[in-house]
Amino acid sequence: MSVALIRPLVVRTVAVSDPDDLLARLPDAAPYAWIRHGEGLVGWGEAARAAVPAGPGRFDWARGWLSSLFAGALIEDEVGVPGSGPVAFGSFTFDGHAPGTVLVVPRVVLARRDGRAWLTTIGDSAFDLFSPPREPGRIRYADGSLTAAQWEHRVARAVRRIKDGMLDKVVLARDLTAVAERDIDPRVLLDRLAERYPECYTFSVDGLVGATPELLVRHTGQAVESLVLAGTTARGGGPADDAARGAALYASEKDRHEHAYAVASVREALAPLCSTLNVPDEPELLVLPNVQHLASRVTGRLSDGASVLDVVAAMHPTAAVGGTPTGAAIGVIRELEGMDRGGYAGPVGWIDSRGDGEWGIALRCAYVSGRRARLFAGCGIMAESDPAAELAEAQAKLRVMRYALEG
Ligand SMILES: C=C(O[C@H]1C=CC=C(C(=O)O)[C@@H]1O)C(=O)O
Repeated sequence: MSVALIRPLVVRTVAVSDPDDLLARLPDAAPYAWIRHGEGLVGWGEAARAAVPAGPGRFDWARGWLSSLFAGALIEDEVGVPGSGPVAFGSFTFDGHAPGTVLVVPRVVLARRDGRAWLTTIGDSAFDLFSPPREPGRIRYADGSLTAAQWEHRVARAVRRIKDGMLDKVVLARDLTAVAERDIDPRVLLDRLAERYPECYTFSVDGLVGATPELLVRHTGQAVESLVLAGTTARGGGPADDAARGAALYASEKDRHEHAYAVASVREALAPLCSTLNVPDEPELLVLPNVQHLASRVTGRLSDGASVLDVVAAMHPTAAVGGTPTGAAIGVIRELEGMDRGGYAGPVGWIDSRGDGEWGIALRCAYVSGRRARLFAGCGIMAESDPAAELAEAQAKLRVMRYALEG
């Protein structure tokens, strides 16, 4: 269930000269990564790994495992910033009852932020053989668990549930299968994602690779920050069309309500943990290369020493990926979606031994294994939702990983 491959962990962090492109330093096809605007952390090798047992106690289990691992570690850290010293990368499944949650402490982590760079190694220094990344070649796609038509039908059923008053909002997702000519090297996908989606968090954790625009929580000391997204429109054909679509999204009652549910769920989760909490009255527009979103940046200060995982546990699942009310939405997702989300729409990110870290919601992502990838995308369904429009929105979201695979 859990393996500390090197115990106790003997950890050393040293300042290094700027490595420039972090992703170019990844030596093999099992990378760990969390990058935005060229800054963040990459890791490789494994000093410790835990397969977190599914169930309602999984966040407690994960916290317990990490604190005993980090408390027993011998740490020499000359940098002393969030992300220095030992770091665990993690991916939690969306559904707490589904298996697949994983925590990994890489043997090597290389990081850069705010003009500083550092290298953390665990155990004796080992020589890492560099295998050059290779293009996956031609990609063929096939339906995932449901065809597009079947999924539209499920959306229509969800709309009926909402109109019947069972719930206010539910996020329904679909998957798509891709098969490549050759094994898919996640580093190729990470490079493309980081280049095209610099505003997003490009991540890789144990085969789950993507570029999510949605920050679940950044925890730095007592400060927390979240970027709540919900409400989407496509990019336009030119600047005028783009601006018109953005304005229409901003004015759309359906999308404003859909967004408000997501913001309310974040406010409710954070309020009991925070001494101060700032939630904007109005959303902003986040314009990405494939879509535009309504976005609200929530900031606060924690009232006690909660770690980033405590905050993640309180927040997941927000109504950006579950729905409102949460319990009813999870029931409808299990009943109508017809697939296991795995880590899609679950928390993904990293935590250090101080409890600082950054976790996103795993969106615009795929599971990669050998020549195969499983891509995911979902949409917030409201009473006013039109199944064909939701399908088109899901296709636009899938474009992120299709681009990562195809270039
Ligand atoms: C569920 C996804 O997006 C969420 C985040 C932003 C906008 C969303 C929407 O407008 O439906 C979704 O709530 C996804 O990308 O798979």
